[in-house]
Amino acid sequence: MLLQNSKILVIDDDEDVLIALRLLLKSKVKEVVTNNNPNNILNLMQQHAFDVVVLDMNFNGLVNTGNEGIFWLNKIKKQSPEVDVILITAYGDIDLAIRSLKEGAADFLVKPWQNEKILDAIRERIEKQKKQGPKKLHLNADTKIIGDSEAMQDVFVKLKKVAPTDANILILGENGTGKDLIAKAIHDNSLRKHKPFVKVDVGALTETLFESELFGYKKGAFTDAREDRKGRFEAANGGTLFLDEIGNISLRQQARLLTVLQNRQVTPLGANQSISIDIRLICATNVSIRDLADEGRFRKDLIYRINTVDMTIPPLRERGTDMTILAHYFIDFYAEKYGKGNFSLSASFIQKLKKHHFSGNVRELQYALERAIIMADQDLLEAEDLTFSAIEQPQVRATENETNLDALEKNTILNVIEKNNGNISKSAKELGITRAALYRRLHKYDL
Ligand SMILES: Nc1ncnc2c1ncn2[C@@H]1O[C@H](COP(=O)(O)OP(=O)(O)OP(=O)(O)O)[C@@H](O)[C@H]1O
Repeated sequence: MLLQNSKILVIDDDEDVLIALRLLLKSKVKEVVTNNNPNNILNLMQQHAFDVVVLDMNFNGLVNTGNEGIFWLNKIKKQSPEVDVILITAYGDIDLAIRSLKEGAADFLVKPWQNEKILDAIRERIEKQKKQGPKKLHLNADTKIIGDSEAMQDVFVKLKKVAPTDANILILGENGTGKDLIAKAIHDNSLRKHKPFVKVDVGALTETLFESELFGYKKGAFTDAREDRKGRFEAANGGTLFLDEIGNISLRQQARLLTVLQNRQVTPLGANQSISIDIRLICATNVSIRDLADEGRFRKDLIYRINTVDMTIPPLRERGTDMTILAHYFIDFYAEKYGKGNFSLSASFIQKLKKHHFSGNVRELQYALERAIIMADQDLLEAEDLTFSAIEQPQVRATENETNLDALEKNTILNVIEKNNGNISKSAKELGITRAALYRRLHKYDL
């Protein structure tokens, strides 16, 4: 990242300092926000995804020990460890400087500063961040897997360990948690990375398609077989075969798969010779390992074969601040894709994001933000810009305090909003109520 693409927050209780720094930085960086109250830091950080915070050490002139600066420094680093904090103080004190650096400050400047010095300090941090890359797993190729949470860091550690081995991997996790991304990342970081990565959604294949798709066929093997066709096992030879939705295949399909995996050979339909195959197998499913262990549903011997190592991808709700980081990532991504400017998030927008259940996990978040960017008329995203797809919502049943009529109304509203791509005005019109009445109902039903 370059200085002109960076976002900077300046916090100082001296309005003159804020004005001076705003004037200095305005033309040099992408966004500069100034504020005189440190209590606003954490909220502002959630709204803007700053790269650097320039923070005063002493507020209100009450205590000059620098403790307050260090207190806020710790809060910032706890919420967003990747953000660099540059501390400034009017009371140059080498002990304090050393202490703040030990506590995680990136740099330390003494007031009155020279403009060039503060610019150099910020530039240096931005360049360092660029070298370290964005907040994502550092992997080969262009796989971007965002995740700072402990739960995702555990996934990344495991991924780096297993990727270079040839072990068969079973990836578990709810819909939309990123299983596909992880499978691709394992391949991209394996010794097979220059060979094919072939994905098959086996859960969607009928009994007849299952065999022809996976094992291939010879011309004339069945009525529609007008020419020879390679199966996906053969196409993945030397590389990785990724079987998605493995938990949904029938017992018969499981038996066929097991034979191939045991013999490491496939016989295309209509062929009389088998072909040796050398693949690394990755499977994924949203069925829990407990349900998979039910022998009426899934063969134990097949589980053992596909599951040398299993990895569970946590749902979004267990990833703490990852949600905000992902939100900023998707907002920047779609703003660029749709040629829009920079967006900031209002407190109500963030609150609505945080309150939502996200049963569709990262995919649901991604689609909701893409919709918000497409529909937004202004740079500040407000709660009403955020609408959730009815597809991801569990069908609403009347709760204890709710009548069936309430549940019916709630479902109707969700369906109409979805149909109108989140457009509140159109939805209100279709429902035959005013915009304000629709907002009242959205609020009432916590939508
Ligand atoms: N950590 C992440 N960082 C960035 N993007 C992500 C992350 N996790 C998921 N995504 C994005 O969310 C979407 C859904 O991810 P993906 O298809 O990998 O999920 P999945 O678990 O395989 O879903 P399903 O269970 O429906 O097959 C994709 O567009 C993916 O790029």
